[in-house]
Amino acid sequence: METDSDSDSSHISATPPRKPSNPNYSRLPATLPSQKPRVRVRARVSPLSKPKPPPPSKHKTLNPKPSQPKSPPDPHSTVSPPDLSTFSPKIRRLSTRSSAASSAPGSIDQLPAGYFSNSTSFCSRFKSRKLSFETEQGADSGVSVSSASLSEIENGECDAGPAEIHARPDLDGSRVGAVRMHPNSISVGKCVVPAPVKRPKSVNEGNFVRLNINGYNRKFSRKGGGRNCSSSASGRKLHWRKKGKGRVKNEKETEMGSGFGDDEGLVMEEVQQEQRCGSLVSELVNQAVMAVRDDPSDENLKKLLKLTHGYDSFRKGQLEAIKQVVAGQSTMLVLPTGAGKSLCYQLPSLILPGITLVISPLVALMVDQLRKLPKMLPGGLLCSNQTNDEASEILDQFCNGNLKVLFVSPERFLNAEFLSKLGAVPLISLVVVDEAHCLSEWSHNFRPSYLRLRASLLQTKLNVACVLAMTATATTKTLHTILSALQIPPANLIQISQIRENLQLHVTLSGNRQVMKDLMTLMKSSPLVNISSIIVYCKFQSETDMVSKYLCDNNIPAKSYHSGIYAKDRSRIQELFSSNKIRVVVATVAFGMGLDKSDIGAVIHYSLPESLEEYVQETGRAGRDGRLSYCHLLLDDITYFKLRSLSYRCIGSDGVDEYTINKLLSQVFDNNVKLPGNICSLVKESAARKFDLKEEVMLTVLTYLELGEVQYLRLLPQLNVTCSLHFHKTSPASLSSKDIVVATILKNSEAKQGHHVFDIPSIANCISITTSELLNHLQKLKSLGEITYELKDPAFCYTILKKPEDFCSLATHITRWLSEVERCKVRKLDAVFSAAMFAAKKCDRTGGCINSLHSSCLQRKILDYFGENDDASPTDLSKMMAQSSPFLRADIKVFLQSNLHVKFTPRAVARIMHGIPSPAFPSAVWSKSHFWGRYSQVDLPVVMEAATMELMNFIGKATQ
Ligand SMILES: Nc1ncnc2c1ncn2[C@@H]1O[C@H](COP(=O)(O)OP(=O)(O)OP(=O)(O)O)[C@@H](O)[C@H]1O
Repeated sequence: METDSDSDSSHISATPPRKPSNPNYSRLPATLPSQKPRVRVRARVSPLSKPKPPPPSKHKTLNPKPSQPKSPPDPHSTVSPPDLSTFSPKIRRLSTRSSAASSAPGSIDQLPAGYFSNSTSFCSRFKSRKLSFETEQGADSGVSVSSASLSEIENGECDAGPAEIHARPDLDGSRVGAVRMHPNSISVGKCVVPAPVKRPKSVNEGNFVRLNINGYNRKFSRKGGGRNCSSSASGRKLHWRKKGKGRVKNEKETEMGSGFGDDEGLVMEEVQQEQRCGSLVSELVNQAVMAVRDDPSDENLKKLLKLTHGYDSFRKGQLEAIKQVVAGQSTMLVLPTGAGKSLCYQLPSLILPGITLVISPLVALMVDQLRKLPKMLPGGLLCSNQTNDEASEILDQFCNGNLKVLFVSPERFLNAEFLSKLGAVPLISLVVVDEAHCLSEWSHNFRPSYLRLRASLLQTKLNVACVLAMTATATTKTLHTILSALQIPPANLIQISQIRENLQLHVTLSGNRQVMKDLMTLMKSSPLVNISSIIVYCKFQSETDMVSKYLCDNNIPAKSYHSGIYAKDRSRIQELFSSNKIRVVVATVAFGMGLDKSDIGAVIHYSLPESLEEYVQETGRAGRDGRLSYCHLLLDDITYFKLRSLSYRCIGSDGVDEYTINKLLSQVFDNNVKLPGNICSLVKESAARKFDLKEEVMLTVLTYLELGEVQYLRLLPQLNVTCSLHFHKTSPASLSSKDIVVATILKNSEAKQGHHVFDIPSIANCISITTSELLNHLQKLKSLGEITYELKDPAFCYTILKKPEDFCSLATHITRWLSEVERCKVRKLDAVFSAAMFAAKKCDRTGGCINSLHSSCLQRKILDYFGENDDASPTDLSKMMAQSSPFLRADIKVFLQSNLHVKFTPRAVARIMHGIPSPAFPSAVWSKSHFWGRYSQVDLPVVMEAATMELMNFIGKATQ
């Protein structure tokens, strides 16, 4: 997470002109990055049998031989993309008579009737052949993630066809033709061009990235790629089965045609066909892009939309946002969930000459967005989970101009190495900050790394002038922070109501411990009993398991989903839910990120969401298809009390105190060791225990020290800092004589049972190199067989720029800030509880509210909250919680007396009284105490105050 690199400032200005036509465009790459997917198809075929020319077509429909302006490429030679440099002037000429473009050579009208519709069936037929292909070829390299479920793959049930009937009306009431587009398909008029049938592995392979998430080496592709991958997976499965069962093999072979050569010929022919089709579409898109560059009129943008995404019209807010961004104006876009925010950067990415960077907080979101990129937008993904090799492969593609869109996590984005590489990229036209509310500490989902995203950084380091910030939920206060951090003029805010009209909002006040029964009643009655896709949101992992079991026991099959479940199983559940093979998912907030299932008919909140933002986000998963959908909130006091206690740890600060922050600062700036410029580290686990702080709080404090008014330090990438090394080939002494790193390690480490244990930053400091240089060197020695080593102890790393003069006042300042952020979280919980309580109890049942249906009053409350005042007026319960209990101090006294051997801080006592575990006081030990959670219905600060008084009494007596 470094920010020290300077970019070379020779970038071409990223800001497109406000006037429609820009002479600069003609000098910039005028066309889109081309795709070369089919090159690989051939490359994978050729080792199996000698390439031969395609046989005469047996399937007329597959070989319509349209009158092409150019002869089709030879599938047996390396297929080069259309020559874009020579192509662009032609496009420009065509675009000047834009309306005549349809009759221009290469236009859609010149394709024979049925060309595209024939192509529609191409995928499925290719797919069946591809199965036999892969069967013969053996397994594909790399593990693929597919959009088909594992069981589908295993059972060979994978959906083959790209096109299916789309009977539902769209969100805005329009229909996307009669055919639902395959996500990787491009629709031109009523015709559908299929997605690429085979995804190559070349650098130009489009939206395909290699990730190493949680130790799994996977490939993620866009949706279409996923499907293709799934077929390859089933192909592999088939292959294994065949090997084991000869008879099956023969049967399958008969089914698919006996001669492999014939298949190959047909496939080649189909590939050629698809290539012609693809290059024609890419020509048309290029023309449309040029037309928009010349004149970004509504009409031209609509044409481009139709060509690239197949949609007939823009949804509310999309056109405005796209026009602003294309004109180079930084924009803040607030659209409801599922309203189509992605399109607002996808189209500008096509139109703008340079690269688009999308900063996104979650890998799941990035993967999903990458999958959904239209195929003419090659994309890549960079996140912290990738290995260095994987990341540099993507970076190389990016720097070589092979990618048009790059998704990146904020941590990666702010890494010095990445920033310096970005500095070398000729042109970054647009930076998109997705889920921009994470940037504000006043949002429901503050992310410390987002704090570091500032317009100044984007301008100085990357020369990017245009930023598009997007969110579905932001209060006025949050919006102000985003606008000012990214220097977006308030006039450029586009905001559409944050709740969709097609959602029916219900609140049911659940009696004491009746929530489960109320849920059952709801699930078994109309209309939910007839709904085929339902999410039930719970707060805790254990709750999801319990609720799903209860539902299953009552003949409602349901699956539990939370981050404690293996990633493989999670994605299986998501896939089965998406393909309507699971009806009910009981989940924590972890479910739904990156889930774009349009026909979810109901969202039930078994537990109260922590904020109205969260409520809007989660209910927004329902009814994305525009159909009437149901959102039920089951409300009970007990959950509210529990969540209120926990809100004090939303940012993990748990009523953090000055004393602890002071101690943390002393360690961070430890006078003896930490010289300015040196690489320092703070080992997460031991520091968390020592200071009784969660990792997030420490990171928030470190981020504050980097980004506050004074820059005290600079954060570096997090590392495992303790290295245990073993020498193998050469003796340590002789290796050290020719290797300074080894010599330094020997000098600064102790050998235990043949292992040299040392601290990575200390060795790097000794020889004045960076930690990555040191790690690269160790890796080199390892590959030479000289050493093996293991790394442990994840740590925050940083260099000190300036030591604070007064630790106490800095600690006070930081503590106040953290406490204010914490209070904001509590107010958010109060706001959602108060709105729900109002609906359930006090709503005057006018304006549409009746029984438990509270759409109209809840919508009003939500809009008020987002629009004007996100501070809720205190609820009766919150007023009650602010009062102390007459027994509180007496109980604290007894507690302290019965734990004389333990050192407590007021915060530690308060947390035990609230039943909140912490690194130094885990629930495994402390929940056995009689006092655990006894005062969760009294505000934590009130308990802390009482604990402070009692502790002072206690210490006073002890010292007498
Ligand atoms: N103009 C349009 N016409 C029809 N469908 C559209 C249009 N724009 C977007 N969509 C579709 O709407 C769905 C939701 O789009 P998208 O994922 O971009 O929403 P979002 O606003 O980013 O949602 P979230 O906030 O949940 O991330 C997608 O399936 C997308 O293809």
